[in-house]
Amino acid sequence: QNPLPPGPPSLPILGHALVMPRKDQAGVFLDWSKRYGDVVHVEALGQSIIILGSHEAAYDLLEKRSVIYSDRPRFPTFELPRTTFTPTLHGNAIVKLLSHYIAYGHRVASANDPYPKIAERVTEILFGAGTPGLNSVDILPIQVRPEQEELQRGAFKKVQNEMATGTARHSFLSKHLEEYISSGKQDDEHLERLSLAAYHMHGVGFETTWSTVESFIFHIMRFPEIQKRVHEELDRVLGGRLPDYADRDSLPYLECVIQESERWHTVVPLGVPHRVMEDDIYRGMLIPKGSVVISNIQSITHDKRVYRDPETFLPERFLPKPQGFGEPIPDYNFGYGRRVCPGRYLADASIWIVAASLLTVFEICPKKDKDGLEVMPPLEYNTSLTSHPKMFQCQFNLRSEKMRATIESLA
Ligand code: HEM
Repeated sequence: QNPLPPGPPSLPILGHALVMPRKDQAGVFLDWSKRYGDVVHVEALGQSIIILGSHEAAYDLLEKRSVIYSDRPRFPTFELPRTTFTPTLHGNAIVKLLSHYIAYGHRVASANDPYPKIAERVTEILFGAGTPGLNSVDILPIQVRPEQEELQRGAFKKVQNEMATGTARHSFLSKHLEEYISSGKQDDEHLERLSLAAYHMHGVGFETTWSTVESFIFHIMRFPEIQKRVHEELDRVLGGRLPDYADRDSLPYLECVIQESERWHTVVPLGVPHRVMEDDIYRGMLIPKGSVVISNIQSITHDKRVYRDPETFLPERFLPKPQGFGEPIPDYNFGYGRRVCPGRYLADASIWIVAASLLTVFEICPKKDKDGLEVMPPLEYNTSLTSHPKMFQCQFNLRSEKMRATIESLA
């Protein structure tokens, strides 16, 4: 007799090779969470999948029980390294690294530069298939590795060659390669991990950060009153100069707008799946060993019990009471527990400086048609593992002649 309790509410296999919805997984999962509860069990080709639809459930399992919830399913599309990442991406080191092209020390020189194209290709491979562990490439073992390896090795070799000729810029990879060379060790596995780490830093960091910036532009353009308030704050605090990281604490409203943009439309709507390493019991339900565990971050950031009127873009929700509502900053955008995003400080710093600089210099408006009327693009996104606005047009208007001079002085 099995002493274990039954699992969470189970959805039937839908008579399709893959039970997972192919489109708008986050939306469908949110609907399941509303109907069946915030812990739902699905099976796809014999694989147990647990979908967590609330911060409470995600925190209880992925954070508090992270000892057994920190494994990953195997993602042929997306082998994630960890070892060499975390130390470099903390605190002030990030601000120093930001002035370089971070993974490989490469600066884009012209529109013909091959590196942005490589980054795009990496992004397509890593993100195009959908959420790792839930997409057809990962469930059915189709090989995509050779192409990935070619991109990874090419960029790695380039930095090795630059180091040999003394032309390498300071970067994540050059720093770690220098350490490796001076250690005098011969360790091919270490080199392989390093090469993979730089490749993912480039691919993962580029796509997530850029999607967040794109969404910020897309969102701020829709709310001219909010943009005006940010402009007022920037002008009052900076007095017409460009922002610096030291200004961050003095710009609380801008901070709220950036956080609200990230909450309103989450860039990694379903996080990255975890895998539970032992049978576990939660609220009297069995979570079977080996289950893939998904946190539905988009649903967590739209939880009515935490965020009033979650569909409304309301930056002041994060301001302390009584000016605002004291609602929590959506840190869960970066995941949970031991697998939390190691690039979060880097991403946060990069997004802040881009948003602050753009709004100091520009007013961002929808593009005008031939009659001079603004055409607001529809609120539509392309979503796979990451989510970003569908291609849209907008206009960056310089806010003053002084800003023109400031920008020209930087060129
Ligand atoms: C706004 C930008 C970003 C967002 C929203 C984001 C979000 C996430 C999320 C949700 C996870 C999964 C966490 C979990 O499993 O619970 C993750 C993992 C990861 N992220 Fe990020 N990320 C961002 C930027 C970056 C950057 C800039 C880098 C690297 C430079 C990076 C590198 C990674 C890596 C390597 C992992 C896997 C960690 C592991 O498996 O242990 N991310 N990220």
